[in-house]
Amino acid sequence: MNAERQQAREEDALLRELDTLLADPAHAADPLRAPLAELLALYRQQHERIERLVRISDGYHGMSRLHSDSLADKFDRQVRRLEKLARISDMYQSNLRELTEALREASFKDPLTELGNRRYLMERLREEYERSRRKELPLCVAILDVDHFKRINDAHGHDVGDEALRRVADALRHAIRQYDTVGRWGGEEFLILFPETRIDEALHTAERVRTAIGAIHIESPDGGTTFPLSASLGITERQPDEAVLLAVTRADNALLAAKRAGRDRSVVL
Ligand SMILES: Nc1nc2c(ncn2[C@@H]2O[C@H](COP(=O)(O)OP(=O)(O)OP(=O)(O)O)[C@@H](O)[C@H]2O)c(=O)[nH]1
Repeated sequence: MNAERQQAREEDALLRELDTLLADPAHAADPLRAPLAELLALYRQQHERIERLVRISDGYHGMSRLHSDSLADKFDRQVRRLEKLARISDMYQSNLRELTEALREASFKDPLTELGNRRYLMERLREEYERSRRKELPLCVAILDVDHFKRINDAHGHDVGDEALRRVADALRHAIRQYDTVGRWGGEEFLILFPETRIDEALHTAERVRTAIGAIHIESPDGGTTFPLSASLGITERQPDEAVLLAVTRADNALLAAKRAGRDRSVVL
């Protein structure tokens, strides 16, 4: 770079010296003066042309660099936009999955007691029925109904009735065995499924459930008094080759018998 600059300086100095010599009247008659002046003019024209070409070439390079820079920028922007879209799409999909799962859960859950609802119980009944049939295992069903529940609502209000149902659900959750299933069958009725269980064992658990419900005391809204709860249960074992809904109907009949016999008891049919 320095050598180039030095050469340019020397060239300038030589040209200036030539100009001075050509302008000097002392050399006006020199026969070399005219061809030298012409050579100098030609050189300058040539030089100017080269400079112009270099300027055009530089401009072209600059432009193409600018163009390729802006293409790279565009590409980067596009990649960033696509990454963002992919992130949003991932987030959207995982939200959708969570929402679907939450909806599925909600569609199987009773909001008041947070136990499985009738739809959930129907599904479990079908599954357990299939399993017990395939593996020739026993299966028992119990239906529990809170006694005189209408009176609770009438005497203390619907909110207290709701609280009573929640407390019954808690007692049920704790009193059944790990592999039993309980859910809200409807209103003040609950259904318990006892897989791989004979009737004696199911009755034993049902009695434990009944005792747990008997131990519940609900506070009346005036705050001063409490009142107890009781429940009746109808229990049955699925017979060989019997559809599970027939067993449910028999459990219902057993429950009716328990009510008729005075409530607060378990009846096996
Ligand atoms: N608070 C409240 N009450 C409910 C709910 N679902 C049903 N009930 C009430 O439960 C009561 C059930 O009354 P009945 O079927 O006459 O039975 P019962 O009073 O329990 O009498 P027995 O079953 O014969 O002992 C009705 O008054 C329903 O309105 C609920 O989610 N919350």
